[in-house]
Amino acid sequence: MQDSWYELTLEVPAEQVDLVSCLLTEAGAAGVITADRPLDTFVPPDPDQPETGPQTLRAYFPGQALSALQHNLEQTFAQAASWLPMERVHLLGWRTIGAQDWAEGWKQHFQPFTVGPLLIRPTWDPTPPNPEQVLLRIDPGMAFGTGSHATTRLCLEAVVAAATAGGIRSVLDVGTGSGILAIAAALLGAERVVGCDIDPDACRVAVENAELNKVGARMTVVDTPLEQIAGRFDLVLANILAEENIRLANELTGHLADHGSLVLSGILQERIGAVREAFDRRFSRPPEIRLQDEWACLTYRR
Ligand SMILES: C[S@@+](CC[C@H](N)C(=O)[O-])C[C@H]1O[C@@H](n2cnc3c(N)ncnc32)[C@H](O)[C@@H]1O
Repeated sequence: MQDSWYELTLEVPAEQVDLVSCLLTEAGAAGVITADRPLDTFVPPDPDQPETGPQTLRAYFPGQALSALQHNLEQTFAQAASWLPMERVHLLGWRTIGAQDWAEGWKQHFQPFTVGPLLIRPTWDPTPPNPEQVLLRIDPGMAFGTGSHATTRLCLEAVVAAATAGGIRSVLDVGTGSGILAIAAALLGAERVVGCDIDPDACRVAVENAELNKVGARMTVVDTPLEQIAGRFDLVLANILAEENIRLANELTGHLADHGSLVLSGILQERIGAVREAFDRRFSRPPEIRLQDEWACLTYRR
Protein backbone atom coordinates (compact mmCIF):
# COMPACT_ATOMS: atom_id res chain seq x y z
CA MET A 1 0.00 0.00 0.00
CA GLN A 2 1.11 3.57 -0.72
CA ASP A 3 2.56 5.06 2.51
CA SER A 4 1.89 8.72 1.86
CA TRP A 5 -0.30 10.81 -0.40
CA TYR A 6 -0.63 14.41 -1.48
CA GLU A 7 -3.97 16.02 -0.85
CA LEU A 8 -4.85 19.01 -3.03
CA THR A 9 -7.76 21.23 -1.95
CA LEU A 10 -9.51 23.31 -4.60
CA GLU A 11 -12.50 25.60 -4.82
CA VAL A 12 -14.52 24.94 -7.95
CA PRO A 13 -17.83 26.37 -9.29
CA ALA A 14 -20.58 23.79 -8.74
CA GLU A 15 -21.23 23.35 -12.47
CA GLN A 16 -17.55 22.48 -13.08
CA VAL A 17 -17.15 19.85 -10.34
CA ASP A 18 -17.45 16.89 -12.73
CA LEU A 19 -15.12 18.30 -15.37
CA VAL A 20 -12.46 19.41 -12.91
CA SER A 21 -12.65 16.02 -11.16
CA CYS A 22 -12.03 14.42 -14.54
CA LEU A 23 -8.98 16.64 -15.15
CA LEU A 24 -7.60 15.84 -11.70
CA THR A 25 -7.96 12.12 -12.42
CA GLU A 26 -6.23 12.65 -15.78
CA ALA A 27 -3.38 14.38 -13.92
CA GLY A 28 -2.93 11.32 -11.69
CA ALA A 29 -5.41 11.70 -8.81
CA ALA A 30 -6.45 8.32 -7.46
CA GLY A 31 -9.55 9.77 -5.83
CA VAL A 32 -11.52 13.03 -5.73
CA ILE A 33 -14.15 13.94 -3.14
CA THR A 34 -16.51 16.84 -2.54
CA ALA A 35 -15.73 18.03 0.98
CA ASP A 36 -18.16 18.88 3.78
CA ARG A 37 -21.00 16.63 2.68
CA PRO A 38 -22.95 15.40 5.73
CA LEU A 39 -22.36 11.79 6.86
CA ASP A 40 -25.96 10.61 6.61
CA THR A 41 -27.84 12.16 3.72
CA PHE A 42 -31.52 11.50 4.07
CA VAL A 43 -33.02 13.25 1.08
CA PRO A 44 -31.43 12.12 -2.19
CA PRO A 45 -30.09 15.04 -4.26
CA ASP A 46 -32.75 16.36 -6.61
CA PRO A 47 -31.33 16.23 -10.15
CA ASP A 48 -33.53 19.23 -11.04
CA GLN A 49 -32.01 21.25 -8.18
CA PRO A 50 -28.26 21.04 -8.83
CA GLU A 51 -25.75 22.32 -6.25
CA THR A 52 -24.95 26.03 -6.59
CA GLY A 53 -22.03 28.19 -5.43
CA PRO A 54 -18.41 27.19 -5.02
CA GLN A 55 -17.67 23.62 -3.94
CA THR A 56 -14.57 22.38 -2.12
CA LEU A 57 -12.88 19.45 -3.82
CA ARG A 58 -10.11 17.30 -2.39
CA ALA A 59 -7.96 15.27 -4.76
CA TYR A 60 -5.59 12.52 -3.61
CA PHE A 61 -2.37 11.77 -5.49
CA PRO A 62 0.01 8.91 -4.71
CA GLY A 63 3.32 10.15 -3.21
CA GLN A 64 5.96 11.19 -5.81
CA ALA A 65 8.02 14.32 -6.38
CA LEU A 66 5.58 17.15 -5.61
CA SER A 67 7.22 19.47 -8.18
CA ALA A 68 6.61 16.91 -10.97
CA LEU A 69 3.03 16.48 -9.85
CA GLN A 70 2.40 20.24 -9.79
CA HIS A 71 3.99 20.61 -13.24
CA ASN A 72 1.80 17.84 -14.65
CA LEU A 73 -1.32 19.42 -13.16
CA GLU A 74 -0.44 22.89 -14.50
CA GLN A 75 -0.08 21.40 -18.01
CA THR A 76 -3.38 19.53 -17.76
CA PHE A 77 -5.21 22.67 -16.61
CA ALA A 78 -3.49 24.83 -19.29
CA GLN A 79 -4.59 22.43 -22.04
CA ALA A 80 -8.15 22.46 -20.72
CA ALA A 81 -8.29 26.26 -20.52
CA SER A 82 -9.31 26.48 -24.21
CA TRP A 83 -12.64 24.73 -23.50
CA LEU A 84 -13.11 25.09 -19.71
CA PRO A 85 -13.01 28.57 -18.08
CA MET A 86 -10.52 28.15 -15.25
CA GLU A 87 -10.64 31.62 -13.66
CA ARG A 88 -13.04 30.46 -10.95
CA VAL A 89 -11.01 27.33 -10.13
CA HIS A 90 -8.79 28.14 -7.13
CA LEU A 91 -6.02 25.89 -5.82
CA LEU A 92 -6.20 26.33 -2.02
CA GLY A 93 -3.26 24.19 -0.96
CA TRP A 94 -1.33 20.94 -0.84
CA ARG A 95 -0.60 18.73 2.15
CA THR A 96 1.00 15.37 2.71
CA ILE A 97 -1.12 12.77 4.47
CA GLY A 98 -0.73 9.13 5.54
CA ALA A 99 -2.60 6.41 3.65
CA GLN A 100 -4.73 5.70 6.69
CA ASP A 101 -5.87 9.33 6.91
CA TRP A 102 -7.23 9.23 3.38
CA ALA A 103 -9.06 5.94 3.63
CA GLU A 104 -10.49 6.70 7.06
CA GLY A 105 -10.77 10.51 6.90
CA TRP A 106 -14.57 10.60 7.11
CA LYS A 107 -14.44 8.89 10.48
CA GLN A 108 -13.25 12.05 12.22
CA HIS A 109 -16.77 13.46 11.69
CA PHE A 110 -18.36 10.63 13.65
CA GLN A 111 -17.74 11.52 17.30
CA PRO A 112 -19.13 9.83 20.44
CA PHE A 113 -22.33 11.35 21.84
CA THR A 114 -24.87 10.58 24.53
CA VAL A 115 -28.65 10.26 24.53
CA GLY A 116 -30.00 9.62 28.03
CA PRO A 117 -28.01 6.70 29.44
CA LEU A 118 -26.66 5.69 26.01
CA LEU A 119 -23.08 6.47 25.02
CA ILE A 120 -23.02 6.03 21.23
CA ARG A 121 -19.53 5.54 19.95
CA PRO A 122 -17.94 4.55 16.66
CA THR A 123 -16.12 1.21 16.82
CA TRP A 124 -12.71 2.83 16.39
CA ASP A 125 -13.10 5.31 19.28
CA PRO A 126 -11.69 4.24 22.67
CA THR A 127 -13.83 6.58 24.85
CA PRO A 128 -14.81 4.46 27.90
CA PRO A 129 -18.39 4.69 29.21
CA ASN A 130 -19.08 5.89 32.77
CA PRO A 131 -20.27 3.11 35.08
CA GLU A 132 -23.88 4.33 34.70
CA GLN A 133 -23.73 4.59 30.90
CA VAL A 134 -24.85 1.96 28.37
CA LEU A 135 -22.33 1.65 25.55
CA LEU A 136 -23.63 1.34 21.98
CA ARG A 137 -20.84 0.71 19.46
CA ILE A 138 -21.63 1.30 15.82
CA ASP A 139 -19.85 0.95 12.50
CA PRO A 140 -22.29 2.31 9.90
CA GLY A 141 -20.36 1.01 6.90
CA MET A 142 -22.37 2.10 3.86
CA ALA A 143 -25.65 2.13 5.81
CA PHE A 144 -27.41 5.23 7.17
CA GLY A 145 -27.26 5.56 10.94
CA THR A 146 -24.23 7.03 12.68
CA GLY A 147 -26.60 8.96 14.91
CA SER A 148 -25.25 12.22 13.51
CA HIS A 149 -28.50 12.93 11.66
CA ALA A 150 -31.26 14.78 13.50
CA THR A 151 -33.84 12.18 12.48
CA THR A 152 -31.84 9.40 14.19
CA ARG A 153 -31.19 11.47 17.31
CA LEU A 154 -34.87 12.33 17.69
CA CYS A 155 -35.70 8.61 17.42
CA LEU A 156 -33.04 7.73 19.97
CA GLU A 157 -34.63 10.22 22.38
CA ALA A 158 -38.01 8.60 21.77
CA VAL A 159 -36.55 5.12 22.38
CA VAL A 160 -34.96 6.27 25.65
CA ALA A 161 -38.26 7.88 26.73
CA ALA A 162 -40.23 4.69 25.92
CA ALA A 163 -37.69 2.52 27.75
CA THR A 164 -37.79 4.83 30.77
CA ALA A 165 -41.58 4.54 30.79
CA GLY A 166 -41.07 0.79 30.90
CA GLY A 167 -42.82 -0.23 27.71
CA ILE A 168 -40.44 -1.79 25.21
CA ARG A 169 -40.43 -5.57 25.58
CA SER A 170 -40.85 -6.01 21.83
CA VAL A 171 -39.65 -3.56 19.17
CA LEU A 172 -39.99 -3.28 15.39
CA ASP A 173 -37.54 -0.95 13.63
CA VAL A 174 -38.71 -0.24 10.06
CA GLY A 175 -35.79 1.00 7.91
CA THR A 176 -33.18 -0.14 10.38
CA GLY A 177 -30.13 1.08 8.37
CA SER A 178 -27.05 0.51 10.53
CA GLY A 179 -29.35 -1.01 13.18
CA ILE A 180 -28.65 1.85 15.59
CA LEU A 181 -32.24 2.26 16.86
CA ALA A 182 -32.94 -1.48 17.14
CA ILE A 183 -29.68 -2.03 19.03
CA ALA A 184 -30.41 0.92 21.33
CA ALA A 185 -33.78 -0.67 22.16
CA ALA A 186 -32.17 -4.06 22.82
CA LEU A 187 -29.49 -2.52 25.05
CA LEU A 188 -32.21 -0.68 27.00
CA GLY A 189 -34.00 -3.92 27.78
CA ALA A 190 -36.11 -5.02 24.80
CA GLU A 191 -36.41 -8.82 24.73
CA ARG A 192 -37.42 -9.20 21.09
CA VAL A 193 -36.30 -6.79 18.38
CA VAL A 194 -36.96 -7.04 14.66
CA GLY A 195 -35.17 -4.68 12.26
CA CYS A 196 -36.19 -4.57 8.61
CA ASP A 197 -34.77 -2.76 5.62
CA ILE A 198 -35.36 -2.90 1.88
CA ASP A 199 -31.59 -2.54 1.36
CA PRO A 200 -29.80 -5.91 1.79
CA ASP A 201 -26.47 -4.12 2.45
CA ALA A 202 -28.05 -2.25 5.36
CA CYS A 203 -29.37 -5.56 6.71
CA ARG A 204 -25.87 -7.07 6.62
CA VAL A 205 -24.43 -4.02 8.45
CA ALA A 206 -27.24 -4.13 11.05
CA VAL A 207 -26.53 -7.83 11.78
CA GLU A 208 -22.81 -7.07 12.21
CA ASN A 209 -23.59 -4.20 14.57
CA ALA A 210 -26.01 -6.36 16.57
CA GLU A 211 -23.25 -8.96 17.05
CA LEU A 212 -20.77 -6.23 17.96
CA ASN A 213 -23.10 -5.08 20.75
CA LYS A 214 -23.85 -8.65 21.83
CA VAL A 215 -27.60 -8.33 21.22
CA GLY A 216 -27.67 -10.64 18.17
CA ALA A 217 -29.58 -13.34 20.08
CA ARG A 218 -32.49 -10.96 20.73
CA MET A 219 -32.43 -9.13 17.41
CA THR A 220 -33.56 -10.39 13.99
CA VAL A 221 -32.89 -8.45 10.80
CA VAL A 222 -34.95 -9.11 7.67
CA ASP A 223 -35.13 -7.61 4.20
CA THR A 224 -38.75 -8.64 3.71
CA PRO A 225 -41.47 -5.98 3.18
CA LEU A 226 -43.29 -4.78 6.27
CA GLU A 227 -46.55 -6.51 5.33
CA GLN A 228 -44.79 -9.89 5.51
CA ILE A 229 -43.56 -9.36 9.08
CA ALA A 230 -45.73 -11.10 11.66
CA GLY A 231 -46.65 -9.93 15.13
CA ARG A 232 -47.43 -6.81 17.07
CA PHE A 233 -44.86 -4.79 18.98
CA ASP A 234 -44.76 -2.50 22.04
CA LEU A 235 -42.63 0.00 20.13
CA VAL A 236 -42.67 0.54 16.35
CA LEU A 237 -40.00 2.86 14.94
CA ALA A 238 -39.96 4.21 11.39
CA ASN A 239 -37.24 6.64 10.44
CA ILE A 240 -38.24 6.76 6.80
CA LEU A 241 -39.49 9.74 4.81
CA ALA A 242 -42.91 11.32 5.50
CA GLU A 243 -44.32 9.97 2.22
CA GLU A 244 -43.19 6.44 3.09
CA ASN A 245 -44.65 6.72 6.60
CA ILE A 246 -47.97 7.81 5.08
CA ARG A 247 -47.89 5.04 2.46
CA LEU A 248 -47.28 2.46 5.21
CA ALA A 249 -49.79 3.92 7.70
CA ASN A 250 -52.00 0.80 7.79
CA GLU A 251 -49.05 -1.55 8.21
CA LEU A 252 -47.27 0.57 10.82
CA THR A 253 -50.34 0.93 13.03
CA GLY A 254 -51.32 -2.70 12.37
CA HIS A 255 -48.03 -3.86 13.91
CA LEU A 256 -48.62 -1.85 17.10
CA ALA A 257 -49.63 -3.70 20.29
CA ASP A 258 -52.30 -2.38 22.67
CA HIS A 259 -50.68 0.39 24.76
CA GLY A 260 -47.82 0.48 22.23
CA SER A 261 -45.96 3.55 20.91
CA LEU A 262 -45.40 4.43 17.28
CA VAL A 263 -42.42 6.68 16.51
CA LEU A 264 -42.47 8.29 13.07
CA SER A 265 -39.35 10.14 11.95
CA GLY A 266 -37.70 11.35 8.75
CA ILE A 267 -40.39 14.02 8.55
CA LEU A 268 -39.53 17.50 7.33
CA GLN A 269 -41.36 20.00 9.56
CA GLU A 270 -43.38 21.26 6.59
CA ARG A 271 -44.73 17.68 6.19
CA ILE A 272 -46.02 17.35 9.79
CA GLY A 273 -49.55 18.29 8.66
CA ALA A 274 -49.66 15.60 5.96
CA VAL A 275 -48.43 12.92 8.37
CA ARG A 276 -50.92 13.95 11.07
CA GLU A 277 -53.71 13.83 8.52
CA ALA A 278 -52.87 10.18 7.86
CA PHE A 279 -52.29 9.11 11.49
CA ASP A 280 -54.22 11.30 13.99
CA ARG A 281 -57.55 9.56 13.33
CA ARG A 282 -56.00 6.18 14.23
CA PHE A 283 -55.19 7.34 17.80
CA SER A 284 -57.24 8.91 20.58
CA ARG A 285 -54.52 11.43 21.49
CA PRO A 286 -52.40 13.83 19.39
CA PRO A 287 -48.74 12.89 18.94
CA GLU A 288 -45.85 14.10 21.04
CA ILE A 289 -43.66 16.09 18.65
CA ARG A 290 -39.87 16.39 18.86
CA LEU A 291 -38.09 18.90 16.62
CA GLN A 292 -34.48 19.34 15.58
CA ASP A 293 -33.09 21.34 12.66
CA GLU A 294 -35.72 21.09 9.90
CA TRP A 295 -36.88 17.65 11.06
CA ALA A 296 -39.76 16.38 13.19
CA CYS A 297 -40.39 13.10 15.00
CA LEU A 298 -43.96 12.18 16.02
CA THR A 299 -44.73 9.70 18.81
CA TYR A 300 -48.27 8.30 18.99
CA ARG A 301 -49.40 6.25 22.00
CA ARG A 302 -52.25 3.75 22.01
C1 LIG B 1 -32.90 7.31 7.12
S1 LIG B 1 -32.45 5.64 7.15
C2 LIG B 1 -32.72 5.28 8.86
C3 LIG B 1 -31.65 4.38 9.45
C4 LIG B 1 -31.74 4.23 10.96
N1 LIG B 1 -32.99 3.61 11.35
C5 LIG B 1 -31.61 5.56 11.66
O1 LIG B 1 -32.56 6.01 12.29
O2 LIG B 1 -30.52 6.17 11.56
C6 LIG B 1 -33.84 4.92 6.34
C7 LIG B 1 -33.66 3.46 6.01
O3 LIG B 1 -34.94 2.97 5.66
C8 LIG B 1 -34.82 2.08 4.58
N2 LIG B 1 -36.17 2.06 3.98
C9 LIG B 1 -36.75 3.01 3.22
N3 LIG B 1 -38.03 2.64 2.94
C10 LIG B 1 -38.25 1.45 3.55
C11 LIG B 1 -39.38 0.56 3.64
N4 LIG B 1 -40.52 0.82 3.03
N5 LIG B 1 -39.24 -0.58 4.35
C12 LIG B 1 -38.06 -0.87 4.95
N6 LIG B 1 -36.97 -0.07 4.89
C13 LIG B 1 -37.06 1.08 4.21
C14 LIG B 1 -33.67 2.62 3.76
O4 LIG B 1 -33.07 1.60 3.00
C15 LIG B 1 -32.74 3.16 4.85
O5 LIG B 1 -31.79 2.20 5.26
